[in-house]
Amino acid sequence: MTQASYPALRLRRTRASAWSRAMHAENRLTPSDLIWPLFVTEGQGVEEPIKSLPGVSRWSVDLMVQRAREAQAAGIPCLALFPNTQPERRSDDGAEALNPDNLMCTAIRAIKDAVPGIGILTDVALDPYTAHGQDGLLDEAGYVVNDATIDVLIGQSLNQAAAGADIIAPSDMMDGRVGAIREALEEEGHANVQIMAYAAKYASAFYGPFRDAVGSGGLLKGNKKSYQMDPANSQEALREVALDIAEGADSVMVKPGLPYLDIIARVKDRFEVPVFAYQVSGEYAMLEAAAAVGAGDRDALVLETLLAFKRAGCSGVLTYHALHAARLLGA
Ligand SMILES: NCC(=O)CCC(=O)O
Ligand SMILES: [Mg+2]
Repeated sequence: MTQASYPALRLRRTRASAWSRAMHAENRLTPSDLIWPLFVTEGQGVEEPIKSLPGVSRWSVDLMVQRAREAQAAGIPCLALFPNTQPERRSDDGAEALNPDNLMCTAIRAIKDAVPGIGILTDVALDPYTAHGQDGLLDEAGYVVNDATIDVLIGQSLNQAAAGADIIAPSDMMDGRVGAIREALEEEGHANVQIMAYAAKYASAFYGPFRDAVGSGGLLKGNKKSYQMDPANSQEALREVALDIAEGADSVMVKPGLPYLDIIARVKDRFEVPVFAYQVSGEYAMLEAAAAVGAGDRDALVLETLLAFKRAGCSGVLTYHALHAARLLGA
């Protein structure tokens, strides 16, 4: 097909009015694209602001239920929960992850009870529960051991599913954990519990505020490069995604978000599965810092970055801006 050329073809023609721009928009962001990560803490009526994440707080379970109601009213389909486990409940083996009355399970039950129509995604990894802040069990040399960690992750997943989790989201990056968790969920009667695999999770410098939020930042020695991916790699991300799909993941995640849009686009191009992005804490903090010094309009920055994920091929985005963005979109 030969294209007309200027002046018959003027691409500015369809951009000339708001109605026409709306009609020609190729991608759209809606509240149903947003998953809201929330941090749960112990106590009653407790709100703890997180310094490195301005505008984000940890909430006790009773207040978390109110957040769930607000999310539902704004059209957000799903919450992602993370616990701030008290230091005295942390241990080298992360056993608190298996406690049916831990903070996560208590929050899941309370939200499911009060707001049954909202989805709950739960993080599976041991870093919020270990005394050393790593995502798995360590050997004497301090290496995160793969297979023994998976045994604990299976228990953690079943614990969360029994409490009412709808989507199990393993973020640990152990090899083979998706298949092992899927098999255990089937055996224990949780056939409809989904798995969203953190399939391509990079060893990123953008996770700092999250570690403050779950209380593992000060504990973590070293780094997570022996299990999370090298930011230099993209071919390897496709292999990670292929494996997680083969093992039974219902959807896959790329994390962080904005610096890895190329990975999202490649994954979506290659595989016929829903792809989600995690716009992580450091990205949130970066946007807030820019807005705070007047380097950009906050609302516009938020909506533009979230729309970029849709353009790259995402079904949805985990973002700390979820409630704000959903309200902007609904307004
Ligand atoms: N497993 C969840 C995360 O590591 C979140 C990271 C972030 O928001 O920085
Ligand atoms: Mg993997």
